[in-house]
Amino acid sequence: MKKITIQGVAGCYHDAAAHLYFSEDDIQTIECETFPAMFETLATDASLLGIVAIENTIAGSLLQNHELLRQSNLRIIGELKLRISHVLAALPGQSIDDLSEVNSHPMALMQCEQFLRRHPNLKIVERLDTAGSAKEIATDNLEGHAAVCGEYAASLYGLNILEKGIETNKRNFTRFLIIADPLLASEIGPAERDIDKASIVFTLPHTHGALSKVLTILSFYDINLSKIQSTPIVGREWEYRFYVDVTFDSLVRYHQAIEAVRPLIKDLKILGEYAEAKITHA
Ligand SMILES: O=C(O)C(=O)C[C@]1(C(=O)O)C=C[C@@H](O)C=C1
Repeated sequence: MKKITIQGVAGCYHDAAAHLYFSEDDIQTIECETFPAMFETLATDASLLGIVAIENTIAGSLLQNHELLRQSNLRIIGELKLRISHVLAALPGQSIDDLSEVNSHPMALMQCEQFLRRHPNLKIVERLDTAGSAKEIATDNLEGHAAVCGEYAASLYGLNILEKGIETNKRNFTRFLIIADPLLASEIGPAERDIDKASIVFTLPHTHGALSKVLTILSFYDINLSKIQSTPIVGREWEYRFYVDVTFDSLVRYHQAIEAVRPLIKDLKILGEYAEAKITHA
């Protein structure tokens, strides 16, 4: 039985992602209230796996999770891309005109910004997760509240769906990373022949063209840059860390590229080498 830490309660998108990624396995989810709590839980037990949202196609990157991952000792062993479709759900018998407040995870609220702007009477109040908001409304019988959550969460907690597909754009996808302690990662992580993607993080000296030189070397080795995200380095104003995802056909060329850029970069950390998700789950 695999134990997977998730952020959120049953019916949240992390729960769905865990069951999809490990669809062939017998799994038990360990629910954590926040992302930092999830990383703390993972640090206490090396036999646990984790699944963590890293970016969304509407709301952008979860910057906090980039930093939590870098500061942890964990490795990425895989990824999952999931279509996210939100509903507005409330207690049975309530209509949209009865509502005064909407609750959800901040990322979910951001993904529904246009819908929420069309309903200015709804006070936006952030909660820990989407399904948790639905659960709270049901358990505490919160009239006047609606949750932004998945259709499954609404039915799980007995809420009525007032509107479906309220995300700003139908092309709403979240990418999740599957993370594990290094020892466990080496046991159950991808076989070398399946590795075609890596996530790395580094800093650069403040010199002319420093980033451009790194990118040129990656391109010379036929390494495709699939994502670049910078985050501020706390305490060193206007200096940044670069989180880079790369994809490649040859693991040997990737290793050569890493060795070639090493002298040009500082504080290099390889967050994980894994198989790119080839499909996006609906
Ligand atoms: O609240 C949830 O249901 C979550 O799983 C969190 C989360 C996120 O962290 O981005 C997961 C996927 C969606 O992008 C919306 C919310």
